[in-house]
Amino acid sequence: MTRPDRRMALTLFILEFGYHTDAWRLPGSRAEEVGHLSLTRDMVQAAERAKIDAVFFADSLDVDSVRNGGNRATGLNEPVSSMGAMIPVTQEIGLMGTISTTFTEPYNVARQLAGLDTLSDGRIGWNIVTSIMGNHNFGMSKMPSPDVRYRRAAEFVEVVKKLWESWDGDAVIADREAGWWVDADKIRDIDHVGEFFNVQGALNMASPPQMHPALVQAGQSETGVSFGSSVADVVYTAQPELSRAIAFREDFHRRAAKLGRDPRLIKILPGIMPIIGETEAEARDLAQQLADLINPAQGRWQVERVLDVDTSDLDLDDMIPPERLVDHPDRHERWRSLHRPMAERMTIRELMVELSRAAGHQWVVGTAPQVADRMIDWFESGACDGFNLNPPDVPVGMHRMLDLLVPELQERGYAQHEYRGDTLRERMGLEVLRTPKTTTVL
Ligand SMILES: Cc1cc2nc3c(=O)[nH]c(=O)nc-3n(C[C@H](O)[C@H](O)[C@H](O)COP(=O)(O)O)c2cc1C
Repeated sequence: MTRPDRRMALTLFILEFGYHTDAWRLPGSRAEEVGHLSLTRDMVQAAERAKIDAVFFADSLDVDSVRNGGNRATGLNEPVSSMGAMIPVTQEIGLMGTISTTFTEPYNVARQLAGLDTLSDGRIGWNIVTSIMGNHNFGMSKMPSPDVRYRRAAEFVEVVKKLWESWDGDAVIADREAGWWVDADKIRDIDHVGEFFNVQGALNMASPPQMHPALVQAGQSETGVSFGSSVADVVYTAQPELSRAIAFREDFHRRAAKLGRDPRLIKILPGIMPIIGETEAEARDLAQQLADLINPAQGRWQVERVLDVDTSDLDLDDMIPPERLVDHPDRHERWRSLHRPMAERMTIRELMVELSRAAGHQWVVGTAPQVADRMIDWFESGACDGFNLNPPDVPVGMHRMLDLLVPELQERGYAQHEYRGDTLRERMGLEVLRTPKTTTVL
């Protein structure tokens, strides 16, 4: 068998409830521990044993899901504290966390990420989001428009990068004899004056080990992808179909190349939720078992929320009348390209199961070799550089992914057996901004 000449980048989405809606209702779930060290640590350590490149902590800044009828909360793994807690209990795995540019200030964020990157010896990534909700928790009567949010995000990242660069790499001299710990000539103010931020700088911390912690982004709209292609080292994306995933990656590469960036150093990682069984029949049974756990009120709520329609007068086996699926300029790209087309061919009950499985991401039911075949097909077709692995349920579904699927990919030469390199950027094959301490072969 010929070995592939490049390997997949793999990250694990830390979804402690499980990705499948209501998977937490399984008798063996660890729903009581969500957000607690015991569970987060077990998940991240399991990912490190499987040599996953990084774990990913998402975030939201509101409790709207619960307030509007959802049966559980989101945002229970606050990313900065979660990454911090994982540093001493892991050695090599990357730690990626979400921070919103809409509700924070660049000076604070530059410090938090520089601190984490320093404490972890260069293992940190930042998922840059502009948030779609949360305004009422930050003194704003409504959310800024997507255009304003992304303009602020672009300037935000520019300021943060300047702050990370405001200390030269050799500014700390610790010269005991002369009595200087730091060489002040190697620290510069940034004097940033812009549309959203005025920041004098410099940062009050040394430049982080990676200089820039890895930058992650998941915009799907024209504005979002345009921003992402200018900054992202790692790109998350919801791609349920192969041809669209190929087109997305080609378009992203074209945009990045136009900006003078090397697309080979950018990792585009669509999400995938594999429901894995020892046999195909067992996998199908597990998928059905998870579908049966969906709380019908919650499932309907999810359909109504994602599609933004009222279905209260409809039976679960009805289709949503097309005239209710009205497009308007505030619709998200995903609504237009993924969710509405789904609603045009599925009943409410089928939509409930579909959205519980993946909310726009790819899902696959099968044995580990079957799931690996699908992933390799996508990878070899140019649809992606790897995947963000969504565990259907925790802990069993997650362990099947890490302990059955990942070894299958390793055996076929598509997943790494060992970490190589000193920082997340080196280990993952991203742009390296400082001279590496050791040579990395990826
Ligand atoms: C895998 C993945 C993870 C995401 N994580 C977050 C998150 O943690 N917090 C958040 O506010 N948005 C998150 N998003 C949403 C994106 O940042 C983005 O807003 C969304 O894809 C819509 O694109 P747009 O902003 O260009 O309209 C995520 C998206 C994807 C695909």
